[in-house]
Amino acid sequence: MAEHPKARPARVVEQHRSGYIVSDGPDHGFPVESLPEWQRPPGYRKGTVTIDQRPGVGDWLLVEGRKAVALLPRRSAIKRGAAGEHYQQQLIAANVDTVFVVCGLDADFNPRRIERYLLLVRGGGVEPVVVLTKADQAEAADAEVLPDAMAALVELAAQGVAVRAVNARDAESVAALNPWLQPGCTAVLVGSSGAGKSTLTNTLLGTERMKTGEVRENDSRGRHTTTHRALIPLPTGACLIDTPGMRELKPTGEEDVAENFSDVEALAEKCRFRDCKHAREPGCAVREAIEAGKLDPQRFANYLKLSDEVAGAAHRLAHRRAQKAEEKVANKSLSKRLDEKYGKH
Ligand SMILES: Nc1nc2c(ncn2[C@@H]2O[C@H](COP(=O)(O)OP(=O)(O)OP(=O)(O)O)[C@@H](O)[C@H]2O)c(=O)[nH]1
Ligand SMILES: [Zn+2]
Repeated sequence: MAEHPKARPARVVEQHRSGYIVSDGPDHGFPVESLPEWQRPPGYRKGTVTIDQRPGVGDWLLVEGRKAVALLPRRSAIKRGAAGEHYQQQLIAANVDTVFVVCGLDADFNPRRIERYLLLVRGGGVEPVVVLTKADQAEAADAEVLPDAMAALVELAAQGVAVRAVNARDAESVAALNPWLQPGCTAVLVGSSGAGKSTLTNTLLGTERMKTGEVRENDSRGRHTTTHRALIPLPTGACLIDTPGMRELKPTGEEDVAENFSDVEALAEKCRFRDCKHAREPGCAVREAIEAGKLDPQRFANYLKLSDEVAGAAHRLAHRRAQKAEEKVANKSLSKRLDEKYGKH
């Protein structure tokens, strides 16, 4: 603020290809002209703008009139690996307290996908909460659906991750999420298309702000209706960020697999061999637990899969960083040689 004495803080509430909408109060959003380096499309001079320099929804900017002049430091950031062959990170939301991982208690219900979401969003002061929608439909269809779903998520509950089943269309039911929607808190909704994010948003708002997709009959998926990320002030005084249905959920390489699979890691500690691969080794505590029915084999398979993916992404991240450091050194020595040849300029 010392550098920009005339500027005031405002928060990014919408991000569009052409720029940002920011807000400095609950009823007030206005477009700002962003710094030229924020406007570069991804891939333009690869690696010159990282997600740490480019604002996203939830970020605080310093704004002078209708111009954004600076991006303020983030308290937390939720990221994923971008699709594509080059390593790149994508910001989902910034300055978030809670992530609601939304999943329907219908054909969409998938504990493995929930584990994947949690791996991506956890850490850095962000609290994950699993929200199981369509509890009303599930209950009407089969009394066992909800208890079965809770049983499938028992390890998450044991780790202290809150799991709440709701009818996203019913305000009284959705009030179960109020502990995470106190004044000044920011929560973000993630979950696949049709999980009920827009429905939840509308119910929390008490109005029809978001268009919800009609469910197609045979696959129970909603149509893709949410087109951009937006931050919305709620009547409770919290801020809510809705994200478009995220099909691809690639790790960035910075995730903590051990934290998310502490049950598996604790078992692995008890294996006879330090480097046990839990395949055919004697004295393998992981396989014993699976055989004794104490560890879900699918959860273990997902642990192996996600560990591999995170390790692969971490490797690519390290490579990317080394490449950048090399480029920096090369640029420095080039400008030094130019200085020597043509004099400082
Ligand atoms: N009965 C019932 N229907 C629900 C519930 N949650 C969502 N639905 C319905 O499921 C469909 C999809 O919900 P949406 O809110 O559009 O899903 P979304 O997550 O916003 O989907 P995208 O915008 O594509 O990301 C809609 O027809 C909702 O009415 C619920 O808890 N109970
Ligand atoms: Zn083992």
